[in-house]
Amino acid sequence: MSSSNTTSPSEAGAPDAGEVRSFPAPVLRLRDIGWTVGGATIVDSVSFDVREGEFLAFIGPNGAGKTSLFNLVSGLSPVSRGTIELDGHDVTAEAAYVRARRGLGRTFQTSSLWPGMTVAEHVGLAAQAADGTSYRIWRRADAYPEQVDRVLARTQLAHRADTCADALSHGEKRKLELAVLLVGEPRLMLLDEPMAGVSAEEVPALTELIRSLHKEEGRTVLMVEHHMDVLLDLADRLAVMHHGTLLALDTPQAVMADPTVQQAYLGEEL
Ligand SMILES: Nc1ncnc2c1ncn2[C@@H]1O[C@H](COP(=O)(O)OP(=O)(O)OP(=O)(O)O)[C@@H](O)[C@H]1O
Repeated sequence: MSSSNTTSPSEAGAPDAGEVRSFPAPVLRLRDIGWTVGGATIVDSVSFDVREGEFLAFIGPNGAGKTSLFNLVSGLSPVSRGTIELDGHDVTAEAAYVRARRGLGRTFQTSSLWPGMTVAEHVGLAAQAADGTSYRIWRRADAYPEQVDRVLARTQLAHRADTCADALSHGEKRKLELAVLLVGEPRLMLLDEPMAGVSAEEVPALTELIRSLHKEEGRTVLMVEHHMDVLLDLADRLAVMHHGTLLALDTPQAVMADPTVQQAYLGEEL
């Protein structure tokens, strides 16, 4: 990933006074992003940069526009205005699959698994799709055993390789969605509520997996999540969405102390 450009310290964060630091170019840059559908503005004038290796978490009340923003960034919905850059390339008009080839991967809030397909078959199919040979009918989805083994070991699902998705626990289903995502080796991962539906006992293991994908493998992560304890544990910065706008974007501690943010939740526990 290119890191030849630099972002000024005042833009990028809060280094100590007088400290000379260079920052990598933003992996992702949003400028004045908006999405209007059926006359309703769902996402309104959102701008921010994400640096390589950063973990940026999104919170906000239901319907605030978090998933819609992820749809715009990943290319599932076209923006109504504004620009999106990935690694310095303007991808605003690019389709989702082109952004995926540039290293952007995402998971969805609701399960995207096939109930009757095994864990290994899911990953094999993802490997086939990532290989770009899915149109070759002689190249079978079980033709990627090493890739499947590697990804299943990485997501602690090797012992469930032959289990159908509908027999998995919620936590295992979320891990399988991450496994499918990891086949494409995304450098920028958009995770939409990866803890949704997961039992309290399974949250710590899933949290550790996401932490290692970020910390050990250096992937940049954007994550929507309602589990505040998980976010405070993982996030470098916290973004608050409210009525489609970016209400706050700062360190988790600063955001939690922000009276405007407190008011937006109107007494809801953050
Ligand atoms: N395709 C669409 N057409 C019209 N309205 C939409 C569409 N997609 C989303 N919306 C509306 O946009 C608003 C924001 O939805 P979105 O799913 O982005 O919110 P969210 O912050 O992710 O909420 P949650 O935390 O509940 O998942 C909601 O009022 C939703 O009904």
